[in-house]
Amino acid sequence: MSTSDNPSTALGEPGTSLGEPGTSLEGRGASKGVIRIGTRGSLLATTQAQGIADRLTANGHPAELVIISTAGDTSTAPVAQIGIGVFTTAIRTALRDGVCDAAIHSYKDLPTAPEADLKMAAVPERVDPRDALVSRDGMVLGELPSGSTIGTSSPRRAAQLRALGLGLEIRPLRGNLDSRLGRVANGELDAVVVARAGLVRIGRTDAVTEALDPVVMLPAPAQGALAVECLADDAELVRILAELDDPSTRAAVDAERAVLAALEAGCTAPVGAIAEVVESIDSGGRIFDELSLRAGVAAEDGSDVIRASVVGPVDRAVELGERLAAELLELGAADYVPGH
Ligand SMILES: NCc1[nH]cc(CCC(=O)O)c1CC(=O)O
Repeated sequence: MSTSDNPSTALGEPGTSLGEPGTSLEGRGASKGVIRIGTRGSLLATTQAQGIADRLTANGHPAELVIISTAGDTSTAPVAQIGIGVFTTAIRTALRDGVCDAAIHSYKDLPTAPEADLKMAAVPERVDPRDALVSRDGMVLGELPSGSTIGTSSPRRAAQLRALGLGLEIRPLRGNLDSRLGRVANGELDAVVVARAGLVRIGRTDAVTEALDPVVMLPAPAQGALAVECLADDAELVRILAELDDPSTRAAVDAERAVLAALEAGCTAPVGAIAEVVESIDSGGRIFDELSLRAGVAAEDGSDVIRASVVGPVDRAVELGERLAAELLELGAADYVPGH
């Protein structure tokens, strides 16, 4: 980042020292240089981060990417074994160490615990939150013969697939999106389930055999959404990044993650949730927005799925999520959430 390159002729003269109006934080682009955006280095991560950088640049705030390697990139162990924040902790550390100015995460990878020194400056409009089936012979889920192998290392996806009772064989699957698709293309697996949003972002929507309806497969809380963070005390950057915020997406994600937090479950728990802003109409014929939230918890062996839903005010997103989690717990959800 280049700092001010004002000629030094005025140095030492009264009233021209640093901190003079106009040389401080007025416009990071002008005074502090390019906004450095920390991101993982996968094709998916760099594509989505570049999209954010491009939008900031178009808004008059030049931005560039800084690639950060995370535990999830250096280890091939199942995510559930590496621990909490496998894809996000290293990026947050880079932010705190001043290696980057802002951080972009796939929102669903973020732990639910709040971080007081960090600000969720923007939640941009999200893409399709549904999971996608990618199958070898173009067969949709209901057509796959009993005994078909399906790759996923997500307990949430595995539990919901087992609950369908189709006799599908679940196989572990990790690695970047391309290598996951490759396992189907090379015949190793009959199908895989991945986030549709990831395929959309890397331009591989063509690979999707079926977008799984949430009635069949509840997506992970915050799936398909991005989290744009910076240091809470960087007021100027908070304001710049806020231009990218989509309030409807933020409300939906807040509600979904409130379910997860209230169940004291992490991103590897068999918990799904999806919220959307929907139009409603009151008795006087006035149209207004409401938040519709569905969530569920599945037994790992697929023997049971507990689901519930709620509709309420958009500005009560967290409360709605907490209420729905309480309902799920009343229905016995605690049995299926590890550590609960
Ligand atoms: N945990 C890995 C991860 N984090 C975000 C996405 C997909 C993109 C998104 O949901 O925003 C993926 C891959 C997947 O679930 O298939």
